[in-house]
Amino acid sequence: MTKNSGNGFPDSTNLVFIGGGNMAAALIKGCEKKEFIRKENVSISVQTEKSAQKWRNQGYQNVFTNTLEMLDKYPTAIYVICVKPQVFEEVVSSWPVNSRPRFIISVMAGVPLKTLSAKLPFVSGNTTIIRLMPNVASSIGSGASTLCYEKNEKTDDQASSIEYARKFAECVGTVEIIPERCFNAAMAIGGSSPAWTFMYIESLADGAVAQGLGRAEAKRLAAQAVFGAAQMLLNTDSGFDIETQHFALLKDKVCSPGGTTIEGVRALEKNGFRSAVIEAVVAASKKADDMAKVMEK
Ligand SMILES: NC(=O)C1=CN([C@@H]2O[C@H](COP(=O)(O)OP(=O)(O)OC[C@H]3O[C@@H](n4cnc5c(N)ncnc54)[C@H](OP(=O)(O)O)[C@@H]3O)[C@@H](O)[C@H]2O)C=CC1
Ligand SMILES: O=C(O)[C@@H]1CCC=N1
Repeated sequence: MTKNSGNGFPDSTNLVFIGGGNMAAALIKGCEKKEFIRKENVSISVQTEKSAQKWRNQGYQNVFTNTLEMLDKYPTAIYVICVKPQVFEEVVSSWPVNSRPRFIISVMAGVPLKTLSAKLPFVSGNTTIIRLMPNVASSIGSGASTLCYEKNEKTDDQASSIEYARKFAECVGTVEIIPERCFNAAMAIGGSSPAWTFMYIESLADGAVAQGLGRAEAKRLAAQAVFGAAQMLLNTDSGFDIETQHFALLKDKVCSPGGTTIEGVRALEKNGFRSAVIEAVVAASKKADDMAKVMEK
């Protein structure tokens, strides 16, 4: 049995993507770039012929606009659910009862493991279901993903499925394996926060543009400043240890006594900056909790 690129599964293992939008594209392209998977073992179902054609133009031949037809063809593949949560019910209705996927990865926000098991009664039981929350930066290999699963004593090879999913996620960035009870909070900072960070960077640029700096220079400077700050937190060359040290250590290095930055800190605090960010994280996490409740019905 030949095995490819250390993913622990035979070369011929088929990876079936239900939904072929942004997240599926990020995952497929990242995994292919790392030679974790090969084009010929990838199948994708989409809704529109336009999307199907887009995939075919990129050399993917196993592209379907009928999910049932695809799952019928690959009943024992690894399934990756990449549709919007609102479409999941529709997808379930086109899931053949004889499918026995090797395991299932779902990237849908707000759809808990117990809902996935309940809605897919014929595949659960001894099929491992994994939730993976990638983010938009996965498209350039800089994603921050979270993964959770439920221990299933009935499944002999669960460890190899989890290991596969971890390596799969690592093709597009980092991955944290966490308990599901923290998954929505992690989704807020891993999955959603890039949108807020783009808003923050845009606001930085706006502030400088308001004072006459050119838009292009302002955008580049703002993005690089945020990138550099994040690198300092993650790269030990900065002398900072993210495991043990407080972020304020670095913040304080920038704030000269009587200087400019501390005036900005004062303005941010006066306008509820930290509170606004904390509320955004809690709101996104709560929305996922609410979505989960609706899905249960
Ligand atoms: N966007 C993000 O940053 C993140 C998203 N997620 C999660 O990823 C999932 C997908 O999001 P994203 O990739 O952004 O969404 P997209 O809208 O980009 O992609 C959704 C895909 O689903 C396809 N689709 C719709 N209905 C069906 C159907 N009935 N059968 C098969 N395919 C169908 C669409 O087809 P067509 O192309 O033809 O319209 C499209 O390819 C969501 O559940 C979201 O919660 C997770 C983390 C981050
Ligand atoms: O907004 C959403 O629901 C998805 C999940 C995380 C990022 N985008």
